[in-house]
Amino acid sequence: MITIPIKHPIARSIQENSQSCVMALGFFDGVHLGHQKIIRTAKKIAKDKGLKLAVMTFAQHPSSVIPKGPTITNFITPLSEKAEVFEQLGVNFLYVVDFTKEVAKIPHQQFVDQYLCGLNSKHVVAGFDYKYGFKGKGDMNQLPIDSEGRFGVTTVSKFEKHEQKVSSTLLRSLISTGRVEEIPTYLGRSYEMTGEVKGKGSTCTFSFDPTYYMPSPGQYEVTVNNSKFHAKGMCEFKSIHRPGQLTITFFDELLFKELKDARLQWNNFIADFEMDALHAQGDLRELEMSM
Ligand SMILES: Cc1cc2nc3c(=O)[nH]c(=O)nc-3n(C[C@H](O)[C@H](O)[C@H](O)COP(=O)(O)O)c2cc1C
Ligand SMILES: Nc1ncnc2c1ncn2[C@@H]1O[C@H](COP(=O)(O)OP(=O)(O)OP(=O)(O)O)[C@@H](O)[C@H]1O
Repeated sequence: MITIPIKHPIARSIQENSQSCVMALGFFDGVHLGHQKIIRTAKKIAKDKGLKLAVMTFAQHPSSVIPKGPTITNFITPLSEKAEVFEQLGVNFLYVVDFTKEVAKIPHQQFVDQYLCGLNSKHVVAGFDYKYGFKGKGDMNQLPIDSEGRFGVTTVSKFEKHEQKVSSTLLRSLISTGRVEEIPTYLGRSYEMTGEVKGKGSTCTFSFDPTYYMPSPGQYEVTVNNSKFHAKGMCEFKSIHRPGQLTITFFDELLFKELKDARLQWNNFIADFEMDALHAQGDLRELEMSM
């Protein structure tokens, strides 16, 4: 897979070197089962038409530029992680647009002309709720109009589990409330972070990209593995913590000193000592009040 960063205004050289493709559109944080439906749909169309498969995403979440709702600055899959999953799904080109205030102001027709037709899109695939262009005025009803017959459009219907849309928002709410054991139902895999393990014996430090989306404070059962290693342990995540660092206590003594390209898998939430402590204080205070 080739990753092509794009800054607005899009360089003519990037447009001239682009290959005919099927383009899948979205931010794709997590590349969850709903996202995978988009990319698999686009991949099948690319195969049928003998075209390359491309994904267009953004370097920053649109919410960090568009002043509405919560600002998302931490991710289930930071860009490098997202790119790995795209590669596994058979994506040939990954366009990463720097989502600035200027990009947010691009009118929907201009976005189609410069970023879709400009990058040789012969077919565009997005989900039922995809929005594009200034004020999100472009949607999947507008896209065929804006295409002016220059590319085909496929709108993917909503992918649901337990009667709700599988979404990055849903995944964030599960992670932030410690319900990590429910993640595989919607993500198709456990919530994982890539990083490096250092230490000897049973207690080690796991260092990782601090932009990963963190779970609620508490004690978790985790698994750490890489191509040659696999071990289970406990990890206590505290609300006051050093960004990008966790302490893991493995169930067995380990002989290695350092493990690169390690993957930390969040398996189960065990206990929330901070909240338990809070509850305990609360119970104590109630007891004192009642005396
Ligand atoms: C080039 C471009 C410009 C955009 N500009 C805006 C915008 O000005 N306001 C907006 O709400 N969404 C805009 N969007 C759509 C956002 O990417 C996002 O889909 C939208 O904010 C809805 O977010 P949601 O998926 O959380 O509903 C733009 C998208 C693109 C590709
Ligand atoms: N459950 C789903 N079913 C079908 N399409 C989806 C689903 N979730 C996202 N998509 C599509 O995938 C692409 C990526 O969308 P986006 O990155 O906004 O995902 P999201 O899960 O909706 O994120 P968020 O919850 O943060 O809004 C878009 O084309 C969107 O329409």
